[in-house]
Amino acid sequence: MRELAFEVLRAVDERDAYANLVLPPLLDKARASGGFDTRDAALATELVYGTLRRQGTYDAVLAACTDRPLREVDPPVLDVLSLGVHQLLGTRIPDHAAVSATVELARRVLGDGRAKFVNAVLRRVTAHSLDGWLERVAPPYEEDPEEHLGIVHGHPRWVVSALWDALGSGRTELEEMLAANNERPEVTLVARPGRSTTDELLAAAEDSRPGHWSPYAVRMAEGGDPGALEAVREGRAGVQDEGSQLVAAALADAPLEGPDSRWLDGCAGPGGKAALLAALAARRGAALVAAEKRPHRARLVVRALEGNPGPFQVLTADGTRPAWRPAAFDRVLVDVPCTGLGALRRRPEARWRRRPGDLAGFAPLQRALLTHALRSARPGGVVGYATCSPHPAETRAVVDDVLAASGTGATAEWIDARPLLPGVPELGEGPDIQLWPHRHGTDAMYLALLRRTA
Ligand SMILES: C[S@@+](CC[C@H](N)C(=O)[O-])C[C@H]1O[C@@H](n2cnc3c(N)ncnc32)[C@H](O)[C@@H]1O
Repeated sequence: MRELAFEVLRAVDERDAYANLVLPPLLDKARASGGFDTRDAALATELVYGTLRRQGTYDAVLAACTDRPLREVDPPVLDVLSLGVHQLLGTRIPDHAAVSATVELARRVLGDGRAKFVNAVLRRVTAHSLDGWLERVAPPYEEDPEEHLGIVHGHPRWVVSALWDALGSGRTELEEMLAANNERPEVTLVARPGRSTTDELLAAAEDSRPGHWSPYAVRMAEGGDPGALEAVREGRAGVQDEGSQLVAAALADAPLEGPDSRWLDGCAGPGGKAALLAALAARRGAALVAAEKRPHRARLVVRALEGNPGPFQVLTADGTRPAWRPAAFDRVLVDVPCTGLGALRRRPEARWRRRPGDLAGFAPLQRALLTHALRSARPGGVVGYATCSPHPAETRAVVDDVLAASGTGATAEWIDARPLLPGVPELGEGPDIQLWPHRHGTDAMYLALLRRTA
């Protein structure tokens, strides 16, 4: 299973693969070839995710245990070393077992010479616990708070800084949030209304529990396999974070006068929110148009909407050059491309791949998509602007700019989104809402609701 974890780390490193996409098929293959049980799968997953999340911390430890700069260590050797450090400092695997299993892995995948190097370095790592190393490799908080927290919680310094800006809190809550980014999220199911019920999912998924906030959510027990559930296989239910469910439900429930029969999801791929919106639209006799620019993601939307009981259409279309008439829709969602800083717990390598410039990089597209969303709604219609980033540059600043801009061809006013997430506490001062992993157990989804006025 360590070899499998190594294979995933190499794919992430060499071809910028996503661990959450590469790992599952490898686990399936290992299960199919036998001798690989649920515990092995859980350990392999933990090794991959834990190693990737804490890459910066482990690099700092390794830099202190090698006599050459880390950039001169071959990447495959560094991957084996990081796997070893994670076992030593981030799991309960006894030191001798962690070292010998990692050296054995090194022998198989790197050869005897480099295995000796791995052995020597890992023995140095065993000199201290994680806390002992952090005291040695992280600067004191008082000297450099962001660098300190970055190394202690395994986040790049600029990400600590960006999340701190977004949260606007003191040290304690910031640390709770950074720690939440390092926890594996529970697998949450959505019972698509009219197609499945939470009761059906609760009965089918052993030890599952109702969601915290969304009326459509069921939380699976640790190790539960969504693919084993008939409702999921048939597309009547799906896997979806509660934050995403709340965003779709709030848009669907926003007060609206006049017709309510044409809904648009303008950034639909891969189709999670579109599937929930389409099911909610069907119950109300409305039709959903789901648009997505990238053809392969549009195909995923087609799959996600298959079997939806009401009318829908999937378009491969650029939301900034709409393929539909202006003012054609009563409700519009744009869940825009963003840095994903609010979903770091889901994509363990993402925090190390993003660059500070990305925050500003998405801004023109985000503004254009929101502008066109407003033009696509009829006067009186509702527009939801969502991101899975909590950073003000991608959230409130975009909405404020678009509302203030002249020449957009559409004016709009805020709708208070908070009452549309009933029972959910600590959503912010409104009228928009911000969810947080450490407060709500969801991704850090942002939602602004607007009504087109003219
Ligand atoms: C954050 S994701 C949407 C997630 C989706 N709402 C869900 O819940 O599954 C943003 C999507 O917008 C798409 N996109 C990017 N630029 C676009 C554009 N100009 N027009 C339409 N879609 C675009 C991306 O390909 C991506 O699939």
